[in-house]
Amino acid sequence: MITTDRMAAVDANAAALGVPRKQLMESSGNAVAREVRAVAEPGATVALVCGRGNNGGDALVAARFLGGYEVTVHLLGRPETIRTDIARENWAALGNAEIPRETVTDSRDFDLIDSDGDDPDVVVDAMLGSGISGGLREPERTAAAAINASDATVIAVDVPSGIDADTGEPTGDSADDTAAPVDGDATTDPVAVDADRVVTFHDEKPGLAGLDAETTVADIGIPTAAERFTGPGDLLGLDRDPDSHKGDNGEVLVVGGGPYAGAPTLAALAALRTGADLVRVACPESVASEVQGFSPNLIVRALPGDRVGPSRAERVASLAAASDAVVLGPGLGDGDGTREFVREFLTEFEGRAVVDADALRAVPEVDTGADLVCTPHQGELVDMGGETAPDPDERAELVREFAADLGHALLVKGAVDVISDGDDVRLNRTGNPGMTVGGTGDVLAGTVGALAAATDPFHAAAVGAYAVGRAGDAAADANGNGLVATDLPDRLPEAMRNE
Ligand SMILES: NC(=O)C1=CN([C@@H]2O[C@H](COP(=O)(O)OP(=O)(O)OC[C@H]3O[C@@H](n4cnc5c(N)ncnc54)[C@H](O)[C@@H]3O)[C@@H](O)[C@H]2O)[C@H](O)CC1
Ligand SMILES: [K+]
Repeated sequence: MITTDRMAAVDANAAALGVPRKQLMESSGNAVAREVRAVAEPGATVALVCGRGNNGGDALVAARFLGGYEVTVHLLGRPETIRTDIARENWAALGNAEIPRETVTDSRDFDLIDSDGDDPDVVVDAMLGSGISGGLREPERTAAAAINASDATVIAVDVPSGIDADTGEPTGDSADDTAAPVDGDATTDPVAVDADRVVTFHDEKPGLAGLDAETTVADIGIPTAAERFTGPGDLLGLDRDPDSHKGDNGEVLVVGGGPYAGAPTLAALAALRTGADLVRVACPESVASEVQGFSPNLIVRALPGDRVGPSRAERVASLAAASDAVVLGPGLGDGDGTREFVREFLTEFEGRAVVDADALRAVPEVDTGADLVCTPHQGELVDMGGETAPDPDERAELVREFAADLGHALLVKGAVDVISDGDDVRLNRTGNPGMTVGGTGDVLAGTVGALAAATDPFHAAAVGAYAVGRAGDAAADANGNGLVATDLPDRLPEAMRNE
């Protein structure tokens, strides 16, 4: 089962692996044509009703695979307004191949009936797929009414036009659709195409099972690696709302420092460069001015003493309550009561936190209502009670099982990072051996912290690993194995661009 957003991510990851969308469209169109062949003999009349996006493009390809059928392609709108290059190229190919095609610019001209006054045997609904927003507009609305009124067998491409593939519900809200029923009566205003069959791609969609239509899932050649490995597609959907205000895009609290001042600072700077609006650092007063001295962009909250001990749990809890995500551990050390502090804090905390470094060992020891991402390297994983293995697939399964046991997401760092929430697993291949230098883990924790303020912990961990590895690869291009952790934060914005 795959959601529309995840499908878009996987699609972009496939392109990055060298399988571009036009190639996928060719497979999609082929699969649609196979479905037509399954319901009608050669010689049958087939009307392909195409929108101007890639859903329409799939049917433009299908028309080429339907030699022996009486095919008519109806494009809803002017060819110049076809929205993607790949769909436009397939439209042009039909013209060159003299496959009958017509354009519908006025909904009143839309007609499925042939010159003998007959309905086609098959209608392919390729008006709108995963790119739909809101209820059907014209001319799609009139076309949907005509499709629903015809006697043809209706095959929907990907999802019936007008239906949300994630929910199975019509995309229009009932207010502007006057709650019209989805049926074959042309006199009612249609909210969606009423399909007999659906050919969807790559995997089941959550909203299709509840429809009264037979669904086929076509393998369109998206490699498993596009789902298994992080890629640029994982960066999609993180755009911020243009109307957002200060604080809407994440307030992060970094809790660390004591024996070290650099580690919490690196985490905090990385969180800012990942896009958090406000980053506070709660650290012992012994290092507070040093941390502040590194950057005026940081808000430093000094805690009495030179270590964060259990007596600070209450103060940190109140700072954490005002934050969207906490990064717990960088530079905290493992003595003088810090472990007790972590245990006390996590026992009460119910928000989101990234737990790193010395704070990790406490996680299996506490019963917490918090939603955590733990970021151990393999040694720390073993210290937490987890297991590792040389074979990446075996390691991935061990990480998944341990995440399920813990009830928290894990990001286990290595040459290939393994990320799991106990259910899904992702592997991350970005990064390089130059990143074994001290401090890169702090950068990762801060990055994941900022992302966890905006998206779910598993996704935050996967994107964080990908982006920091990419920033590290750019830093290695510039500095080779002489790269240092401070090279990374400023490279994060570029690393997070989805291209
Ligand atoms: N890996 C894959 O997922 C593949 C999917 N394919 C097919 O591509 C479509 C999605 O294509 P996309 O271009 O993103 O969107 P649509 O064709 O669904 O819509 C495009 C267009 O329609 C306009 N629009 C939006 N809402 C409405 C509305 N309510 N009424 C009228 N018009 C509307 C808007 O302008 C959009 O830009 C997917 O479903 C698959 O069929 C690939 O071919 C193969 C890989
Ligand atoms: K469709």
